[in-house]
Amino acid sequence: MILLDGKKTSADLKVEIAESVKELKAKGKKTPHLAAILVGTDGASMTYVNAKVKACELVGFNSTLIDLPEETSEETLLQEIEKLNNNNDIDGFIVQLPLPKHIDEQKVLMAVHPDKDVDGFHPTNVGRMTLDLPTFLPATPFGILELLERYKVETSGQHVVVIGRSHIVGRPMSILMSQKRPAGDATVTVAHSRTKNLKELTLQADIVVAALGIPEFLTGDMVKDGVTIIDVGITRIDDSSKKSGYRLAGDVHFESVAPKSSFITPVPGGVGPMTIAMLMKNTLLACERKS
Ligand SMILES: Nc1nc(=O)c2c([nH]1)NC[C@@H]1CN(c3ccc(C(=O)N[C@@H](CCC(=O)O)C(=O)O)cc3)C=[N+]21
Repeated sequence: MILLDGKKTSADLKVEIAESVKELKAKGKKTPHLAAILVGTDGASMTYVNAKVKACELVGFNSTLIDLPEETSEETLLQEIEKLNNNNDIDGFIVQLPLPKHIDEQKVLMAVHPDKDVDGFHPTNVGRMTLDLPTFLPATPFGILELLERYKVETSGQHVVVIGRSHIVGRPMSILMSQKRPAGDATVTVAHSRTKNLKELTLQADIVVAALGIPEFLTGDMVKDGVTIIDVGITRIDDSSKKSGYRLAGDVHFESVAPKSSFITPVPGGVGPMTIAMLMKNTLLACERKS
C-alpha cells in the first residue's frame, strides 16, 4: 500500500510555484494576486479560505480576503464580483462555496469573468474543459490528476468508478479522466445516490474516486485487491477528545480499505492540500496569461 501524500506533493508544488514567481519578478512582471470572497462565518469555509491566504504568502503572491456578513444580499455580492472583475491588479479570484441559501449560486458563478475564474466554475470554462481547450481546471479534480501523475498511477484503459456527480468534483473528474490526457484515457462510470447495486460496480473498479460526502461510506468489502482509492470527502465529526472538538473523516473507511489498496489518499493530508496548491497554480497561470 502506497500513500498518495497530498501534503508532501502540495508542498513540492508550492516550491515550484514560488520559483516561477521569483522568475516573474526578476523579469519585472507583476506579482500574482488572488482574491477570495467569503460570505458568512461557516467554520470549515473559514479554515479553507485562511489556508488559501496562507498558501499565497508562502508562494509569494499578493492576496485579498473579502469578508462579507451572512446577510449580504445577492446584489451586493454581485457588485463585489464586478469590482474584482474590473480591478487590473487582481489576476484571479474565487467565491467560497457554499453560499447562504438566499443567494443564487449559479448566478454568482456566472458573474465571475472567465479569465479570472481560477476555480474553473464558470460555464465558459466548464465548456472549455469538456472540449479539452486551454482553461482553468477546477482545483480539486486538477489536484487529483496531478497526484495520479506524480505517483505514476496507471489510468489508461483502467475502469474508474466516480461516486458523486457534483459540479465541482464528481462531474468534472469523470470528464477529465475519460479524456486523452495524462492521468486520463480511463473508462469511467459515474455512480450517485440513485445508482443500483453500487457494490457490484465498485468491486469492478481499478480506481475509485469517492466524492459523495458521506463519512466512511466506502468499506473494504466494496473494493477489489489492488484498487487505487481517491478520497475526496472531508467531514468534521464531533470528538471531545480532540483539542479542536472535531476529527476529520473522509468518504472512505480507511482502516478496512487501505489493506486492499495499491494506492490510497489519506484524510487529512490527501486531496485537500492538493486543492489549495492547484488554486495557486491556476492563479499563476492567470497572471502569466495576462502578460
Ligand atoms: N469556491 C470554492 N472553491 C473551492 O476550492 C472550495 C470551495 N469553494 N468550498 C469548499 C471546498 C473544499 N475545499 C477544500 C480545500 C482545502 C482543504 C484542506 O486543505 N484540507 C485539509 C484539512 C483542513 C482542515 O483542518 O479542515 C486536509 O485535507 O488535509 C479541504 C477542502 C475547497 N473548496
